[in-house]
Amino acid sequence: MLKLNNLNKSFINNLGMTKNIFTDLNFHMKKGDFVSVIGSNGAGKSTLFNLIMGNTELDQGEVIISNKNITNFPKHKRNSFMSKVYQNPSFGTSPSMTVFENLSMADNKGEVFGLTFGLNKKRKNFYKETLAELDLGIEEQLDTKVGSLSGGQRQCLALIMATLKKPKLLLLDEHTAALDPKTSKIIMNKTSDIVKKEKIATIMITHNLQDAIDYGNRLIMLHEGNIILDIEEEEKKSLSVEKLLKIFNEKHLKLKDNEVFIV
Ligand SMILES: Nc1ncnc2c1ncn2[C@@H]1O[C@H](COP(=O)(O)OP(=O)(O)OP(=O)(O)O)[C@@H](O)[C@H]1O
Repeated sequence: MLKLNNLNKSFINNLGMTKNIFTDLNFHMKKGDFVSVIGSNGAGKSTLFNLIMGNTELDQGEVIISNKNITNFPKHKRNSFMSKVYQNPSFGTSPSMTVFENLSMADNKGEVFGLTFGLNKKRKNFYKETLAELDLGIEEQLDTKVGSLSGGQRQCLALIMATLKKPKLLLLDEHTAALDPKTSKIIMNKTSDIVKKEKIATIMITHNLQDAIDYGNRLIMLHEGNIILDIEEEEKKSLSVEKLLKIFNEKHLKLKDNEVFIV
């Protein structure tokens, strides 16, 4: 479904020196795969998302989605078949618009619409039912401006909006990191339900090792631009946080004394 072939990317740092982030990185995933990505700070996780989304230009390599080579597609063209949910609940929704307007906008993604931006009255009941499942009371606030919702409510809305049009690829960038544990769990469970039901290929960056183990069918660990661990299905289910940290250390990585693996 997604194939990243021989990705190469380097940046010039502020001292004018070249820093290689990825050297011939290969990564393939199937439709419906839900992959958790963990790794220390600076491992290249955000850069990976930026390369997939077209925010950052590749030096070399190919990005293939559903057998289509999108390597040279501009960002706006990629947006029609991939969505991202950000760590910051302020991204991904429009605060000055109501919940209903935001959902209608997401429903109209990729379509031409007029001045009323196609307020989707027929879908109002569907929106209400979908929001009610979250049990956060957003279904009663369809006419409320999104800017006055809580961070958790906004993030739930961002997730629903990102998946409303069933993207081919869903990118979750620490999307529960800014939330309290209860709301985080609600969003993680909802994420898992949507991904399973709609069979959306999903990559989730997280620093929460327990979430990385509990959710999804595959887990990869990125370190200094390399995939140093790739665990699936049954093997993944048998993991624990302790085991994961042990595996990380057993890889004999050249960690400096003061470098800590961020959980
Ligand atoms: N635009 C850029 N210009 C120069 N260097 C960059 C740029 N973007 C990223 N980098 C460098 O690339 C490396 C990987 O960064 P990246 O943000 O992808 O790591 P990360 O795994 O997402 O880290 P974190 O967990 O801290 O978010 C870092 O050394 C970073 O400084």
